[in-house]
Amino acid sequence: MNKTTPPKKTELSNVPNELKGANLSQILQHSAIALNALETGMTLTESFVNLPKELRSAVQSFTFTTLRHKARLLHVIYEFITKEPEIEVENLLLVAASVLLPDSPNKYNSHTLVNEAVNAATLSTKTQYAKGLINAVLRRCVENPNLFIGPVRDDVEYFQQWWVKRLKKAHPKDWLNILDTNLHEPGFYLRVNTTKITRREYLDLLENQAIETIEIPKVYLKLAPQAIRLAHSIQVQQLPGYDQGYFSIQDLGAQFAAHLLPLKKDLRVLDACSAPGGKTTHLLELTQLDLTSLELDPSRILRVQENLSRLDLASNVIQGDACDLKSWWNGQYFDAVLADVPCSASGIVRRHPDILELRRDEDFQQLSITQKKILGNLWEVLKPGGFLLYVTCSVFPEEGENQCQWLMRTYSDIVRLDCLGQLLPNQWHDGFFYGLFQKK
Ligand SMILES: C[S@@+](CC[C@H](N)C(=O)[O-])C[C@H]1O[C@@H](n2cnc3c(N)ncnc32)[C@H](O)[C@@H]1O
Repeated sequence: MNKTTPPKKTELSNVPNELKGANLSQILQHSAIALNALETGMTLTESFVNLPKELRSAVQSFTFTTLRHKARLLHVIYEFITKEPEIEVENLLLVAASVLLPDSPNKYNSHTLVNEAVNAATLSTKTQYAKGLINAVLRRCVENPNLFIGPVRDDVEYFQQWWVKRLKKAHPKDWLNILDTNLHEPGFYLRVNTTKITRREYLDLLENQAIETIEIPKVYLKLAPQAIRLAHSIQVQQLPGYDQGYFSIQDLGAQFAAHLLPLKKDLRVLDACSAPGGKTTHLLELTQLDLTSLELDPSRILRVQENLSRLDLASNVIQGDACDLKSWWNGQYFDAVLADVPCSASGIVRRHPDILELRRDEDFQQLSITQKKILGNLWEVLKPGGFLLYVTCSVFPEEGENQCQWLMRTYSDIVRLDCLGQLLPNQWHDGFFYGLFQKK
């Protein structure tokens, strides 16, 4: 460390403004605590709610980076550990080591990092005893930067084995690409609300504020003509027209949905699994509809209502269970149904990197049963001639193609139409499945 640098002060050049003042040991400690909480089934989002506001974005950045690169980080730290430590110590080591990744967004001087990680260890009785280990392992990590670089193939044994096994089985050619894609931050996309402003006008607003965008390939823009990709993530309130409802945040692949369902003005449409309302609001931005937005989880219904209200759109939002028609259906048929069913979310792992920690291999059986129940029920509420779009953000055929084939086997009044099918996550969009059907 430079002699003029005061001891124990973090280097904050790459840290958001609101963080200046928060010290690295606190960030490391809270990040490790959030990772520990995953063991109890608590999501990162739930953990962040309890954090002091000034720590939130840093802890998010540290935990997301750590989980995206967890296999590599485990690989590195276990080069220097002979006996597996307690989970609290392992997590503190992982978040601290994540700073040493070549493309970590969190840049700190390595001397400061080691000191502050040791300080973080002293803040809890669960890690205090391992100060020496943390110091020694991180020093070895600093001395061996090459360990942080290498193909994802080298880390395969450090990923969750159920995940690797499933990916290999489902995508024998692409499974390594999927692992690799999930190491990177996803694209940051806006969807322009064209009831208020054109895409061109919104691009001009961004340009006036020197907010950089990335050109989207034509092939994708055709499928999602309201999409804009920003070069860097930014807080939504800092973008022009958030409160006026000029845009929503939505992945490029999710923006395909509303364009795939053939719709006309005033049709009676059901969005069967609607929260937080990304696709409900997109449908309404494109066509004036008599839309019902169904959602099982009462706490998530509020999100749908907030989004509708910010974007100046209207839908009949109801709480109910798509598995149980009696709980909400009044017997009136729908011209079109969007079934964006609950799934493993295996196509959006890089966007929510805690998914792999929380998901269990055993969950797939129950998800598959629920998806079939929802699909079967939704087929019942569709008018003859009506369309059903089946959507998941999964990369597994059990949740996509196999469910479509089950639907085809189960009903005779059904035609399968051309649709996108399985989309694997890539540098442009997350992983989705799209299947389209018409009732004879
Ligand atoms: C993949 S998300 C939907 C995302 C939404 N379509 C969007 O674009 O913003 C699935 C949603 O389905 C809801 N859900 C799960 N089971 C359901 C059920 N049986 N009936 C209705 N909604 C359900 C979940 O609470 C969750 O909000």
